[in-house]
Amino acid sequence: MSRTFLLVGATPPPLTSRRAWKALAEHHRVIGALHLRQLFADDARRGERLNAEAAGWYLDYSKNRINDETLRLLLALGDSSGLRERIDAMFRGDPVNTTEQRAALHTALRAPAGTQLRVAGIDVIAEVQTVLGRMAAFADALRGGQWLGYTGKRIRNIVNIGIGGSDLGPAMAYKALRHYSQRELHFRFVSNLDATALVEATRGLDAAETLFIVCSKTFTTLETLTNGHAARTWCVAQLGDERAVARHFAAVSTNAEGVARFGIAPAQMFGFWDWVGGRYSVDSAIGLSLMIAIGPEQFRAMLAGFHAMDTHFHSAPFGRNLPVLLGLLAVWYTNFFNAQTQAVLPYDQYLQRLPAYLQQLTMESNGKQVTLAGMRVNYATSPIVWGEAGTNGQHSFYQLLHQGTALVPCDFIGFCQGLHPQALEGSQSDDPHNLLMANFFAQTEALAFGKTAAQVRAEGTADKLVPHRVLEGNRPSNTLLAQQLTPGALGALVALYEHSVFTQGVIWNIDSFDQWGVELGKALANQTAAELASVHAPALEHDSSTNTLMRRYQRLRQESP
Ligand SMILES: O=P(O)(O)OC[C@H]1O[C@H](O)[C@H](O)[C@@H](O)[C@@H]1O
Repeated sequence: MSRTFLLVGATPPPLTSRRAWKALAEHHRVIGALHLRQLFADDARRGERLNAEAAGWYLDYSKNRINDETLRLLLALGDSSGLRERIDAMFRGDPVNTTEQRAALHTALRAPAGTQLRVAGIDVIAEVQTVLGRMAAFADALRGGQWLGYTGKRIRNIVNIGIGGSDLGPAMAYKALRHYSQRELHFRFVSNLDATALVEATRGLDAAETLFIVCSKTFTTLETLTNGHAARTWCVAQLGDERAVARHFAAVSTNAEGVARFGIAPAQMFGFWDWVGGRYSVDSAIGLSLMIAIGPEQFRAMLAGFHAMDTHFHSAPFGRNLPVLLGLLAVWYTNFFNAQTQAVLPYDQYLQRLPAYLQQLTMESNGKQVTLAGMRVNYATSPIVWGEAGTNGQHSFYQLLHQGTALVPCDFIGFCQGLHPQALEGSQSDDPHNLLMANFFAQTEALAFGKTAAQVRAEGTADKLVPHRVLEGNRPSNTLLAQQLTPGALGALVALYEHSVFTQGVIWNIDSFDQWGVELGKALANQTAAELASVHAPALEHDSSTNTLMRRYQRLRQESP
């Protein structure tokens, strides 16, 4: 496939008319009728065969409703989509984001110093390393107590203000790596436009000890600018001097002018580039608060984990390529089993925000309805991603996973070593991690194999209760296992999902790097905000529902509750 072919976003033959697609549809009729019990019974070594390993992560994909033929056909589908060429194009810095004519070069953010990569004549890696160096100096100064607030006090509180990719990445990764963080520093994350978020995050804080990091790629985002200005006012009111802003605010953005207009000096601005998508930005300067928490060395260890997975994705044969396998399996369930959702179930409390993070990564990337060439797709695209840290989910929604009517493919994510061998210091109980992981393994087994009516009866269950206690099984899952939750393991895990999402987007022939769908709501909100702020009741020209709701709102907000 020629480069021009890719740049103009021309497409391979329509997805559903390709040989591999048709063969998969045909094959689904056979495999869809088989039970995982059967697939395991037919191949005693299935669990030993259907796995792959990279960058410290072991993927067991044997509990999926596939056989060797399924894999062969899915890989053929990948080939027929030009997957290899598209991966190369992304790593090379081609404008794979065709609707915005931009590269998607997040892989450059974690490439080792000295790597050669020029885009439009610019040494991209050198620029990345320069910013990393500035971030490290700033982080070290804060961690070491050399960076002082306006009144000479040490900074003890860091408040990250940002939304979407400028919040979810740092907030998720900070929580994930809290074990490695400097505990004398306190971190808070403010994203929501609701004033409650900032009010609660700053409650009880001494402005003299507080640093705000305003994160926004565009520096035009309503939520972030509103919260940023409110924080600025709060800070100046407490410290009594506009000049305090210089010691209490930093910014992360691609928009130097916007940052300057806000009143943050270039010395406290950390830049990145338009080729970093918001949802792919946690390893850019957007991760500044994370770097302050865990230190530059651990941050670099996280980048090394990202890079290890990048290298694997770029070079490993597709049949052993973790992101490709995960991506192809997502396509298999979405398009051939009509699964509409996918659950992500990390068995680690520190990964509690991972499902929310993956929602943006997956759904903002692949929630698209037209192909690169602008044609309406005639197949389903992104699954709805949801989930919760184990074992909490087991006591709420797992009932549906086991016995509901929807097929929900699940990703189970776990670690061989917990970070807390004792629940509390001095406690004599067994390693609590074993109990957690016993549940982890038990759930994937129960989902796959279930419990037959004969087994239920053999337990002495009354006949009329038997149907209620049967678990059909045949519910697919992936198991992702690493030794321990380290910065490197987190980086590799995030990169795994980034590239799985890209793989899916390539198969669906959509632009995984734009997000036009969020624009209309923003534009309407601006118009509506002007109407709500108007003292005279303006003539409302929305639909009759919106008009009525707004009038009711206007009336009730003036009456005392
Ligand atoms: O970083 P910002 O420019 O403030 O953007 C924050 C977020 O808002 C937008 O609406 C996009 O949907 C997100 O992809 C982005 O991460």
